[in-house]
Amino acid sequence: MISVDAALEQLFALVSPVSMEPVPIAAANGRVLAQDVNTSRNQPPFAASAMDGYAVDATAVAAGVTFRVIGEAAAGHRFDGSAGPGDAVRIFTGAPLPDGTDRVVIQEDVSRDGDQITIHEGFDERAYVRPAGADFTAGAMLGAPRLLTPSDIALLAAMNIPNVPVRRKPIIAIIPTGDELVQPGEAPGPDQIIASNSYGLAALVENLGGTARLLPIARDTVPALTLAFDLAAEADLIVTIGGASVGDHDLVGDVAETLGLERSFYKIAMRPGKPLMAGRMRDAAMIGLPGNPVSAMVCGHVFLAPVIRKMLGLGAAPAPREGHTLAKAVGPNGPREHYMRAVCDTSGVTIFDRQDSALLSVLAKANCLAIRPINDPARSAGDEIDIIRI
Ligand SMILES: Nc1nc2c(c(=O)[nH]1)N[C@H]1C(S)=C(S)[C@@H](COP(=O)(O)OP(=O)(O)OC[C@H]3O[C@@H](n4cnc5c(N)ncnc54)[C@H](O)[C@@H]3O)O[C@H]1N2
Ligand code: MOO
Repeated sequence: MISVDAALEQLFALVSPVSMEPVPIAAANGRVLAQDVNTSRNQPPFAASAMDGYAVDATAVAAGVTFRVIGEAAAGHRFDGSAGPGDAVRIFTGAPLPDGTDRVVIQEDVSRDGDQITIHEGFDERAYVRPAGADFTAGAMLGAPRLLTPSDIALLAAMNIPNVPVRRKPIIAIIPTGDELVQPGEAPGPDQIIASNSYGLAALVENLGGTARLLPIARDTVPALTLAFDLAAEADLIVTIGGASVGDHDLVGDVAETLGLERSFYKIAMRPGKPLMAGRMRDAAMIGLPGNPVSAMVCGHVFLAPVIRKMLGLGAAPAPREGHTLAKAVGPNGPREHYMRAVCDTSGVTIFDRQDSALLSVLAKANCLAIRPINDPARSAGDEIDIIRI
């Protein structure tokens, strides 16, 4: 058995960042920027009004002063002329500031009579002008790698980047295995259950920015598993679920090796997740997850997520940990690093009493995994503990 850290290092060695592709900006949210992008624009491209009001020469502004309104500037429609001393231009938010003006008196601070405006006592002193290039100037850059957020998308659009260079989505084939499984919606036989973690893992893959290719359930036979691996041929990463342990029907490792798996490791000092295996297989990386629903999902967070992030060019780093305090005491840990289902809130970390790796209802209540080091002694409320958010 190897440690979780050693397993992660070996997993990182199995994958490389996938290639780049340009996507329309409308499809770039959640994708990973693969190359620095630069803008050739200034934003705003001109000094612009920040309010609705009157553009004037700042030096002439004082309470009781009167200006003559000589025209209008609206967003998208500049005032063509030039304002002289005593002139004001009616202006709206986003309009270019007319020549001869350098501040805006908001309309709440003037009285208007025909083409005359008079500034009130106690008027707002602010200039309400956004200088040219106040947001960004030509040459400004958004640096890669970067997981693009809605804010980034708005910035890229303002920079006039219609097509964004991103990493293509890695294709992750997911192969559920087991004679006992049927798909959700099917009628299970008396000894059957519904395939669940395959759907959970597919959802996790999609959340991480991959494309999940959920393959049909492979029965516990050599031909069925061989066919499943053939169906996964185009994938960047093949993930099997179940059949990884030592039972007579646990055939995944044997079949994968017959088909060319070069195994990196098998079994890790982790709970849940002990019978994890991984290697290179044909042109893809392969990860064999344990079948227990929670084991597979925990391995998804601890191993699959960092591996997919590396494939997306986001670097090779473990799932980020946060230090918190325990809200409730826990007993000692055994010889495997334990990733315990827990809730982290303002009162601290509360680890659930029931930790069996078959309990999806407990996993669904958890918002984090609390990590117990190997042979960690019993801990009291108030002690420090690391968590991974899930
Ligand atoms: N004698 C030993 N037995 C077991 C050991 C061991 O070391 N010695 N390890 C245990 C541990 S730890 C785990 S974890 C499981 C993993 O076994 P497998 O990876 O071979 O998984 P299966 O036997 O195929 O399934 C286990 C369990 O999970 C259910 N399952 C499988 N796939 C799905 C799915 N897609 N959706 C929902 N549920 C699924 C399956 O029905 C079983 O109940 O082995 C222990 N045994
Ligand atoms: O370690 Mo297994 O992965 O107990 O569920």
